[in-house]
Amino acid sequence: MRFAVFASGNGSNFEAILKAVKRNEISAELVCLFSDKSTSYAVQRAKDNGVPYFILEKESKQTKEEYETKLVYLMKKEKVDCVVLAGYMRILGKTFLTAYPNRVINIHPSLLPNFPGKYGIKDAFDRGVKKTGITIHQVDDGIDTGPIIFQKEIETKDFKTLEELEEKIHELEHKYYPIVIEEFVRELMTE
Ligand SMILES: Nc1nc2c(c(=O)[nH]1)N[C@@H](CN(C=O)c1ccc(C(=O)N[C@@H](CCC(=O)O)C(=O)O)cc1)CN2
Ligand SMILES: NCC(=O)N[C@@H]1O[C@H](COP(=O)([O-])[O-])[C@@H](O)[C@H]1O
Repeated sequence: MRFAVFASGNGSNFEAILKAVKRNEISAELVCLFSDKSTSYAVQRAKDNGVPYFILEKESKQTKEEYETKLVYLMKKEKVDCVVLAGYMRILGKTFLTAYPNRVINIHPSLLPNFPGKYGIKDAFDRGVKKTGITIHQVDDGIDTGPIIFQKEIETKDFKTLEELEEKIHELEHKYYPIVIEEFVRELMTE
C-alpha cells in the first residue's frame, strides 16, 4: 500500500506521520509529499528528511478540473494508492475523488460537524464552547461532511488562550493521526 500526504502549510502533521513511518508504526509506504504551495514549510520538512515531494501551484486561468487532472496523473504515475490530507487547504473536486474513491482521509481541528472550514480551533475558542477536539474523516465531495472515522475531545476550560488550545489540538493530532492512518491502510489492504 502506497500513500501520499497532501499539505499546504506548516506540515507538523506530515512530520508526525513521517516519524511514525520511520518507527514502522504505519504499514504502508510514504511515497511523497504533495503541496499546492511552494511556500509550504511541509515541503522544507520533506527536503530535510529526503522525502520526495511535488508542488503544483494552481494557475489563475486553470479550472479545478484541469488542475486536478494534472494532480491525478501525477499521483497515478507515482502509483499512489491512497491520500492523507494534513492541513491541505484546497477543496478536492469530482475529478480527484473519482480517481481515489473512498481513498482520501482528512484531519480537522474541531468536533465535526461543529466548526467546519479553515478556522476550526479559533471558531470554537471564540464561541466559548466547553468541549472541542479533533476529527478524522473520509473525504467526500462536501466540505468536512465525509463519514467520521475518529474523534477525540478535550475540555476547553483548561486552556486560557487560543495559543494554548492550538498547542493541545496539534498534540492530539500528532498522537492520533498516525494511529488512524495505520488502521485506514490496513483496512484498504484487506479489500
Ligand atoms: N472535497 C473535500 N476536499 C477537502 C476537504 C473535504 O472535506 N472535502 N477538507 C479540506 C480540509 N479542510 C478542512 O478540514 C478545509 C480546507 C479549506 C477550506 C476552504 O474553504 N478553503 C478555500 C477554498 C479553496 C478551494 O476552493 O479549493 C478558501 O481558502 O476559501 C475548507 C475546509 C481539504 N479538502
Ligand atoms: N480545515 C482543515 C484544517 O483546518 N486542517 C488543520 O490544519 C492544520 C495543519 O497543521 P500542520 O500543517 O502543522 O500539519 C491542522 O491543525 C489541521 O487539523
